[in-house]
Order: sequence, then structure tokens, then C-alpha cells
Amino acid sequence: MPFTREFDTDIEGFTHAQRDAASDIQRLERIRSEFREGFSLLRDVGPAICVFGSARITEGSEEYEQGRKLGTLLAQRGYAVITGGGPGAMEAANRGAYEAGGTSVGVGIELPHEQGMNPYVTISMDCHYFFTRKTMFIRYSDGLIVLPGGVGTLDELFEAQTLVQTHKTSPRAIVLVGVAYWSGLIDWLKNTVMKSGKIKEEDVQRFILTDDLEEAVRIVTSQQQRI
Ligand SMILES: C/C(=C\CNc1ncnc2c1ncn2[C@@H]1O[C@H](COP(=O)(O)O)[C@@H](O)[C@H]1O)CO
Repeated sequence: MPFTREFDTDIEGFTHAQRDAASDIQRLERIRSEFREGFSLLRDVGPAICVFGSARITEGSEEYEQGRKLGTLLAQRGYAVITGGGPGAMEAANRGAYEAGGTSVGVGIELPHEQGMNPYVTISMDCHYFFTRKTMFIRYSDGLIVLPGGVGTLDELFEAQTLVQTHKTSPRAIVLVGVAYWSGLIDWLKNTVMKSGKIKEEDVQRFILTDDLEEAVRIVTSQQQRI
């Protein structure tokens, strides 16, 4: 059940501090309700792979078709596909899974003036908070496939990497599809960040680059370590 109550803490006679406290209590309630909804929706989904990627690619483009094929390959292997439920690469991966008769999950985000949930999901919820949504992606997936994307994709990629690197979540493969697209980032991580001692080699090696969709699926589905 979505949490719809508007915040209204402008209560006559309240000091600033009292207003802040009241709005924090409401915020906590909303966060709790969003986590509760996500946990109960996703806990029975079974083996799942999360696919991240650009919201801006369009049907018919090579990247869209890659996402769609990935969704199909994952569903054929018995994996649910979890995405952000939006357009572009999310829609493509959901669509591939949906067309193959698989479980297709969209964990959407409430954004003003944006298309809502894509029509290819079989299980869905909308989040108000990006952080609750990212918790769902990581908590309920066994591996991650990252298609070319922008800032949103990078945020999700590095959140996942940070959680694995700091042992806040179980280890899992992070496969980047698109060697030409991602090489610059990985080279920079190796040649600048790693060389100056700010990331360990084993943490850079967690990123696996490929153009081969079958290989991407084989890697993420052979390391099922979610606990
Ligand atoms: C900007 C556009 C649509 C925005 N709608 C989104 N809906 C759902 N999820 C989104 C949306 N935009 C970003 N995300 C999340 O970030 C990743 C993609 O971001 P990027 O900056 O495009 O790489 C994606 O995995 C989503 O989880 C287009 O009309």
C-alpha cells in the first residue's frame, strides 16, 4: 500500500525544532512503510539478477535490444529480472524477461514529469526514496549486470561496489556490458585510483567487462551467493 499522507507539520505554536522533530517522525514512518512494502513484495521472488542502465535509450537501438536479450536469457535460466521499472534499458530488460514468461520486477521511483512503470513488469512497487529502492536492488539480487548508462547507473553501480567492498552485503559478480563504453572508467580506476592506493586491485577486479551477453549471464548466474 503506497504511503500517501502529505507532510504537514506547520502546527501553530510549534518552534522550528518541534516542526523538524514532527517531520522527522513522519519521514521515519514513510521510510519504514516503504521498506516493509519492499521486503514483503520481494522476499519470495527467488533467484534474481538486477539490471541497471540508461533510462534514455529507445526501442530499436542496439543497446535496447541488448537489454531485451539479456532479460530473455536470464528468464530462460530461471532468474527473475529486477530493474528500476522505468524506460530505456530498464524497460528493455523487463520486456525480455516478460516475453520469455519470466518474473519481471520493477522497483520504480516517484519522479515528477517522468513515465511511470514500464508495461513489462509482473511485480512492481514505487519508491519515494532512492535509498530504499537501492536497498531492494541489492538485497534481493544475486548478481548485477550494468548496461551503458549515465549518472543514475553510475550511482547504482558504485553503491553496489561499495556495499560489497565493505562487506555490508554478500559478494557478487558485477558485470559491465559494453567494453568500449566502460573501458575508460575501468582504466581510470586502475591507472589513477588504484595506483594512488585508493582502491584495492581485488576491488577493481570485481568489475567484469564483456560484450558477450551469454557470458554476462553465465557469470552472474554462476556465483549465486546471496544470503
Ligand atoms: C530521464 C528519463 C527517465 C527518468 N525515469 C527513471 N525511471 C526510473 N528509474 C530511473 C529513471 N531515471 C534514472 N533512473 C535510475 O537510474 C538508472 C538510469 O539512470 P541514467 O542516468 O539514465 O543512467 C536506472 O538504472 C534507474 O534505476 C528519460 O526519459
